[in-house]
Amino acid sequence: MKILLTGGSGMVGRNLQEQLRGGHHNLIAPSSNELDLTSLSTTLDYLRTHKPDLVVHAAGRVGGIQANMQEPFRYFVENLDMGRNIICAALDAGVTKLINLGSSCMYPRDHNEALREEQILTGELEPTNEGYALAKIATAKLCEYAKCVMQSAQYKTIIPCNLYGRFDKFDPKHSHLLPAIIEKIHRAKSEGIEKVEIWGDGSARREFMYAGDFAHALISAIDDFDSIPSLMNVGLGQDFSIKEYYEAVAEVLGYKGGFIFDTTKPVGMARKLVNIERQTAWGWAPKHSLQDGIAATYQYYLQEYNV
Ligand SMILES: NC(=O)C1=CN([C@@H]2O[C@H](COP(=O)(O)OP(=O)(O)OC[C@H]3O[C@@H](n4cnc5c(N)ncnc54)[C@H](OP(=O)(O)O)[C@@H]3O)[C@@H](O)[C@H]2O)C=CC1
Ligand SMILES: C[C@H]1O[C@H](OP(=O)(O)OP(=O)(O)OC[C@H]2O[C@@H](n3cnc4c(=O)[nH]c(N)nc43)[C@H](O)[C@@H]2O)[C@@H](O)[C@@H](O)C1=O
Repeated sequence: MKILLTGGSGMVGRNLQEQLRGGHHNLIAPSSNELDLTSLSTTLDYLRTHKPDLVVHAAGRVGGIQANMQEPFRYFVENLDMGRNIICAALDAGVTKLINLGSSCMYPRDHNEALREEQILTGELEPTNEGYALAKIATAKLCEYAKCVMQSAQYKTIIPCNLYGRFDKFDPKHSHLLPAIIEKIHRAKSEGIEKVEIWGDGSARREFMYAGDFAHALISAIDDFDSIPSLMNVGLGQDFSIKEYYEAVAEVLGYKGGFIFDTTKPVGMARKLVNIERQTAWGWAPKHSLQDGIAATYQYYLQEYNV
C-alpha cells in the first residue's frame, strides 16, 4: 500500500517511520520544504501526482502550554489550514483512506472523569490551547463530513493523549511537560542546582504515552484500517500528577535535589484523561512503563544534544 505520511520529520512521524522501515508499505514522507501543507494548491498538486492509497496526517504546529498561550492565532490558523488542505486534496485525488491525528486538547475543560469521544464540543475549551483545539476539532469534523463529498471516503480520527519520547522537542520555548522536566533535571544534576522549579502547585494531572508505543498503535491501525472506529482515543487508561512526573524523571536520572513550586506559571487543564474503552475493544494496549519511556527518551536527549 502506498502511504503518504505528513509530519514525517516530527516526533510521531520519526517514530512511525522507524517502525515502518523495511516493511511491505511504500512510504512517502515529504518535509514541509517539499510539501507545505498550508498551501492548498501545493497540496492539491502533490496528491494528484502521488495518489497515495492511505494518508496519515501527523503534521501540525505543535507545542506545549507556553507556546500555545503565546501564539493562539498561529496555532489556530496553521493547524486549520493543514487539516483542511490535506483533507480537500485527499478527496480531490480520490484517496479513500485517511488517518487524522487529533489531540486530547479537543475535549472540554473541567472534567474529572475519563473523557469519551462523544464529549467533543459539549463544553468550554481550555483557554491555554483553545486555538489549537478549535483547529483539531474542525479537522476531525471535516473527516466526518468527507463521505458526504465522496461516498467511499473513510477518513478516521485518532485522538492521542499527551505524547513524549525520542525525537521530541526539548527547547523550553516549545516543549511539553516531560521533555521540559528531562532538560531541567539534567541541567540541575550537571550544574549542582539544589532545587528544580515546577510550574503550578504540581497537582494538575496529565496522561503521557511513550511515542514509540503510539507509533505501534498507528501501525496496527494502518495494517487493519477497517477495524478502527471513525473516532478513537488512544491512551494509557491512567494519569499522574505533574509532581509525580518530576519525581519519576528525578528517579530515572538519579537526581537527589528537591523542588520549588512557581504558582505564577500556567497550569492549563486540571486533568485530561481519555477514556480507552474503544481502544480496548479494538484490542491494543501500550507496552512501555513510564520509567522505561523516560530512560529511552533521556538516552535520545543525551545523544541528540551531545550533553
Ligand atoms: N506531542 C504531543 O504531545 C501530541 C501530539 N499530537 C498530534 O500528533 C501530531 C504529531 O505531533 P508531534 O510529532 O509531536 O509534532 P512535531 O512538532 O514533532 O512535528 C510536527 C511535524 O509537522 C510538520 N509541519 C509543520 N508545519 C508544516 C507545514 N506547514 N507543512 C508540512 N508539514 C509541516 C513538521 O515538519 P518540519 O519539521 O519540516 O517543519 C513536523 O514534521 C500532531 O498532529 C499533533 O497535534 C496529539 C497529542 C499529543
Ligand atoms: C499535548 C496536548 O496538550 C498540550 O497542553 P498541556 O498538556 O497543558 O501542555 P504541556 O505538556 O506543556 O503540560 C503542561 C502542564 O505541565 C505543567 N508543567 C510543570 N512544569 C512545566 C514545565 O517546565 N514545562 C511545561 N511545558 N509544563 C510544565 C504545566 O503547569 C501544565 O499543567 C497542548 O499544548 C497541546 O500540545 C496538546 O495537544
